[in-house]
Amino acid sequence: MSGDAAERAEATEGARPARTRCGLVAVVGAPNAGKSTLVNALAGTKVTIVSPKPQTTRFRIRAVVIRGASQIVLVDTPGIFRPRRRLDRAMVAAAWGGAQDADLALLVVDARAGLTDEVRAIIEGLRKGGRPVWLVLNKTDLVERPRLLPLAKELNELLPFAETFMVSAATGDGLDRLLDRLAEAMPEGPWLFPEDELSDLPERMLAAEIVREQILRQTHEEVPHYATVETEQWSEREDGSVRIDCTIYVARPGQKAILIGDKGARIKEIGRRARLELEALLGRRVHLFLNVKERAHWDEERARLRALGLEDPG
Ligand SMILES: Nc1nc2c(ncn2[C@@H]2O[C@H](COP(=O)(O)OP(=O)(O)OP(=O)(O)O)[C@@H](O)[C@H]2O)c(=O)[nH]1
Repeated sequence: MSGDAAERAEATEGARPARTRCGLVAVVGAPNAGKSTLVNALAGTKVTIVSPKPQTTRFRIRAVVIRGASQIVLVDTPGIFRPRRRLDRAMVAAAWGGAQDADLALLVVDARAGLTDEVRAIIEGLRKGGRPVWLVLNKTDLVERPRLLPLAKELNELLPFAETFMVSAATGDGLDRLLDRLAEAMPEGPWLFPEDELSDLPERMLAAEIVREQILRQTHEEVPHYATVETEQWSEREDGSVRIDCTIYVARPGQKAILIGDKGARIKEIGRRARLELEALLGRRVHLFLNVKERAHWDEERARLRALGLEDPG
């Protein structure tokens, strides 16, 4: 272990490390490059956030990895590929925007498939972004060593990658070094996700996203743009059901009134439909409690959420 790594390991023991780092890492690559396998291998567990409507967010958070004092938020940018219709093209633009908002992007390339047209197209998109991009040549277990360097060189000629890694997401080869470098590269700042929320983060985010989806469907005024949803509490009940408390934050009293509706009719309907959808997805009974609040310091919060892609840039 290098001195640096030893220091970081020590920093995680006991109290929270003094100088934390946190950043967003967009994982991009052609279909089948091994992005999901890589994310799961980096996270060490299967943390896949099922998003029924990926186009409502610019990012989909796939995993939150803690390495020493760093929190690495791995996101993917849904819908980068195969734009068929105009709407899809708009989504693609947003997806690229997502890659640009991240602190850095990992381009995952299947080393066996090599430089395909799809890879070229993605590199084009990334080049315009101007964000640092690291190359991750994956599936090295399937390729003879001597083929790897020429491929890395060829790709680096198209876009000079800040760093190049050769890994196998399947065997774990090379992943420690990648994680160490990611941890070092994260900007200094507070962790976005407190440690005690991490275990059920996927479910919490799913619940918030489904409630937000219902707000979008059921209000036509300016409310959706200004509303964000957070899952405050997730508690398992003995009978196998789950109680979920979500807070909907709005910017102004007028928006609160619209959301609540006449005698609470609208918020009830939002809650009812969101609950049905959650029950279907989770396969269990759900007690969903919605709370609408105005939030001070709104702009700061919005900036944070927008950075995460949890809110439309409105
Ligand atoms: N041998 C080998 N197979 C791998 C490796 N990484 C991924 N795979 C396999 O490659 C296939 C595609 O992997 P995924 O992780 O689903 O790829 P993806 O990029 O997320 O694919 P999309 O969801 O289609 O974008 C799967 O069958 C994986 O098991 C690797 O390092 N070595």
